[in-house]
Amino acid sequence: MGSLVKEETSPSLMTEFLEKCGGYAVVDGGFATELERHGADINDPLWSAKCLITSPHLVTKVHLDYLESGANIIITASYQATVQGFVAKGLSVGEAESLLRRSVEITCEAREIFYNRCTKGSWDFDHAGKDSRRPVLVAASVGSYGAYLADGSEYSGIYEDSVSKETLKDFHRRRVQILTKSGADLIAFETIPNKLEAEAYADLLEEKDIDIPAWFSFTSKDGVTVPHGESIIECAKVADSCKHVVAIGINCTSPRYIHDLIISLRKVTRKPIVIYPNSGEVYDGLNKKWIKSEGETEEDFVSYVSRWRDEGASLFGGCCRTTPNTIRAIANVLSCDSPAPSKLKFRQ
Ligand SMILES: C[S+](C)CC[C@H](N)C(=O)O
Ligand SMILES: N[C@@H](CCS)C(=O)O
Ligand SMILES: [Zn+2]
Repeated sequence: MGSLVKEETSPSLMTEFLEKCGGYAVVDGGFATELERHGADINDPLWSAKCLITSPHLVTKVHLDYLESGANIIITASYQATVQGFVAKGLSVGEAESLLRRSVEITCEAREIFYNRCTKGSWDFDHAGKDSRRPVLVAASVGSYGAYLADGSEYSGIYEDSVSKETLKDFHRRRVQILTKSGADLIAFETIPNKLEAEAYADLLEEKDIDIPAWFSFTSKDGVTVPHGESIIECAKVADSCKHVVAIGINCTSPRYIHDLIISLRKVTRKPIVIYPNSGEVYDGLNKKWIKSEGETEEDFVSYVSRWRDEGASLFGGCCRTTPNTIRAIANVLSCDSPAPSKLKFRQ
């Protein structure tokens, strides 16, 4: 373990949560693509956030489907929900801010519905009480500035060359302030394609009116760097140095790169590692379509999970084009094959 690895003084929200879950946790799967599979038209600059306006019932349904499949962490539909994006659609700033809050409320409501379904009439629940319920966290999604650009820029990160860190902080600040006070358990900064945006998020998390744990999850197209070109190691160091960051990981990346990325992350952090790859297909950002590649099948994807766990990851789910079936299969792998506590790779 390198000298950059810091000792944490107290257990974080995530290490405590992982302990409650038995050492690992299941994250949900692709959200936008699941809305699409159920018939939503998300060919829109707001992408999945469009459904917060047009079909909130479908947002609830997808959350419930992932909970029924075994998810311990459900991620809100706010990936591409920004004040700027909603205002561009003709909404007022107040309406835009309400929709951001609503994205979290819907997710918390889904958790309550799920708990009520599980416990209704259950003798066990009456005797064991709330502690016997499956632990579930609500993570408020924040997509990158590239997501707002709505052209697949989160897979290039190239805008780093034309925007400053201060511009990125100004862009994200209001949304993060709102999500901080929304009732979410943490923020999931997702699909981060460059180091500058990670630095902007880390700075925001130090601001006095932003007080919430977060995970930073990067994307990669080669298993070594983020799309803009910085090494995953450099990016992970930014996340590791931020005391509010409770997990570091990789999402919306082909499963074939995950092994090498976990090895790199483990060189610079002992924080929990979160892994939620996509199906291995490639996104055409101009036409908003997924192109079939020689990607992994769902079965191959799931067969990697216990190896990734042995390499040091502890939270597993799926990103774009994965489904509740993927998540059910991951939950099954982990429940059949749980690690001895001594093998847990994160600092308690
Ligand atoms: C993670 S990508 C598939 C999200 C969608 C993209 N920002 C777009 O609007 O096309
Ligand atoms: N949480 C988002 C990530 C997109 S890359 C989703 O699943 O739609
Ligand atoms: Zn994705």
